[in-house]
Amino acid sequence: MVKPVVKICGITTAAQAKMVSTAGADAIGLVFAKQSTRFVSRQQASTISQMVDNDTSVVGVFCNDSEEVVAAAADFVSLSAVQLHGNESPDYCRRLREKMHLVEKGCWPMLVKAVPVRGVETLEQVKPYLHLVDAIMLDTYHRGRLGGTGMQFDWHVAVEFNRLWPEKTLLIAGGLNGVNVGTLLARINPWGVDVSSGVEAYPGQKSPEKVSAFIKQVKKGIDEGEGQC
Ligand SMILES: O=C(O)c1ccccc1NCC(=O)[C@H](O)[C@H](O)COP(=O)(O)O
Repeated sequence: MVKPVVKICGITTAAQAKMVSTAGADAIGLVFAKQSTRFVSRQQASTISQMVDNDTSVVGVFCNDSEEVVAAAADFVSLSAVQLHGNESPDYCRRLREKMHLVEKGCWPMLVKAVPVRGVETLEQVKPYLHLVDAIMLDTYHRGRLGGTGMQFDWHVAVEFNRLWPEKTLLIAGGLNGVNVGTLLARINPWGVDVSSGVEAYPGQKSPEKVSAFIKQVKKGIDEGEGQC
C-alpha cells in the first residue's frame, strides 16, 4: 500500500513549523484567510517558512482573494503550493496557474482546490476542477466556517470520489486525528491527509505529542511500503 503524505495546517509560529517539520510532516499549511484564528500575515509566513526542512512543502491557504493577491503572497513567502479554500471558480484556477510562480519544495500538489462536502451531490461541483488543479481536497462543510472546523464529513463521499476518478489525486481533511486517521487510511487510502484541530493542544497551539502520534499513525509501516514521494 502506498503511504499518504501529511500536511499539518494552521501553523502560526516559527517554533511550531520547526517542530512539525522535524516530526516528519511532508507539508505545513499557512492560513492567509483573515477570518481564521490561525491567520498569519505575509511577513509572519515568510519567517515561518524558513524554519522547515528542504523537503517540507510550504502551502498557502487562501479564501476568495484575487489572483494578484495570491500570486504576490506566493512570491513574497516563496510558497511551494497553494490551497484554495473559498468559492474560487474553475476559471479563477486557470488564471491563477498562469500568474503565480511556486518554488518546488517537497511533494505536496502545487495547486489544490478544497471542496466542502455536503453529501455525494458535492461531487458534481468537483468535476469542472478536475483537469485544472493538481489535487482535490475534500473537507467538511460548515455553515459559518470555511475550514479548520475539527469536524468529520461522511467518508462515503470520498469512497465514491475514488470510484469515479481513481487516477485523481485526493486529499482528505476535516476532523482527522491520531485515532480516526487509521480507519480513514484502511477505508479510503487517499494520496494525502490534512489536519489542524486534531493535533492542537488548544485552539491555535499545535501539540508536539499529537503531531507526532498523527504522523506515526499515517506513516506506520512506511519502511516496508512505498511512500508517495
Ligand atoms: O484552519 C483554519 O482556520 C482555516 C480557516 C479558513 C479556511 C481554511 C482553514 N484551514 C484549512 C485547512 O487546510 C485545515 O487543515 C482543514 O480545514 C482541516 O481542519 P481540521 O478539521 O481542523 O483538521
